[in-house]
Amino acid sequence: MLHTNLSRLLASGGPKRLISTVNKLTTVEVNDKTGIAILTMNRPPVNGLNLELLQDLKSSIDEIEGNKSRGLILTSSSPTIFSAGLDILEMYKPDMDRCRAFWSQLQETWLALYGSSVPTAAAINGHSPAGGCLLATSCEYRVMVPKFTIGLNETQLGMIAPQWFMSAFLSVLPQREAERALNQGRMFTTEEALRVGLIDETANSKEEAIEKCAAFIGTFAKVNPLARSLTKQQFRAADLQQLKNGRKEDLEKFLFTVSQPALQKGLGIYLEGLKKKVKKQ
Ligand SMILES: CCCCC/C=C\C/C=C\CC/C=C/CC(=O)SCCNC(=O)CCNC(=O)[C@H](O)C(C)(C)COP(=O)(O)OP(=O)(O)OC[C@H]1O[C@@H](n2cnc3c(N)ncnc32)[C@H](O)[C@@H]1OP(=O)(O)O
Repeated sequence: MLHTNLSRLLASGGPKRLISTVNKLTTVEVNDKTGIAILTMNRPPVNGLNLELLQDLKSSIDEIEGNKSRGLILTSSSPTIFSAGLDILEMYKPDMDRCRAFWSQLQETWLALYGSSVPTAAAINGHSPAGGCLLATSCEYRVMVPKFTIGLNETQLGMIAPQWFMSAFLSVLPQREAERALNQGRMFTTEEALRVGLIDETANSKEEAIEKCAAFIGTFAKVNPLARSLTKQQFRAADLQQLKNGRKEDLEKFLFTVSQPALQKGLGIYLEGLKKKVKKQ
């Protein structure tokens, strides 16, 4: 049971080597024995995906691709939030040049994660709405800790998830389930997500989630790495190509959407609601 041993070693806190200290908002730790890299998002308070976090994620993914890691586990340093999705402040009253760079970087980072040649898994140790769910569904396996929520809630914000958000969601859920959830902007509890297949397993802690992700990655230990990665890429090629072909158009649609006064009004109200919630507690 090679993969069980791998996951035990990783979870035991065994020999770990911090190989990246360059990025401010992400860290990469590669376990020397297992060769599995843990990529941690660290942008308090909620890992809102702003331009800089997206840049750091992309550079960490590149680093993991380049250092011949056996797999990538994506997780968060927050005890309650995996990622709150896109940083709404990047879209609310935006500077249009920065907004352009932000969306282009989101596209770039998604292409790198969804198209990654190494096995990928998400240890979802907190809430994971919208862009957070996009990251999780772009991985090949998901393990989630109880009492959190995950889903694509864009319609609740008066927004439309782009086609490639849907592609990642559809790589996990059947069309009927995915369509209903997106139309509703539904957030699933951990238990509901397991029931519909949005996540693969639950775990009682972040450590256990990482252990289960490592066990998943360990299932490839005896599979030819090139055959595995080319097979994965064939499955994902059409989704990746669709965005690559339509990147410019997708960017223009996004910029048009965020410049609509009705959308700006809605985002303002949504942000206000988030802040009021803080004051009530
Ligand atoms: C056919 C044509 C098709 C065209 C398509 C083309 C383009 C499409 C256009 C647009 C697509 C846009 C896609 C968007 C995807 C997204 O990801 S949008 C973001 C969605 N995220 C959310 O809705 C999450 C909101 N947050 C929460 O629900 C909660 O914060 C939480 C994550 C559950 C955590 O709760 P908790 O109680 O722990 O924390 P607080 O709520 O107190 O938050 C702390 C602090 O953080 C701020 N904050 C939270 N989330 C965000 C965020 N996403 N962005 C920015 N800021 C956020 C919150 O306001 C608090 O701030 P403070 O009061 O200043 O401390």
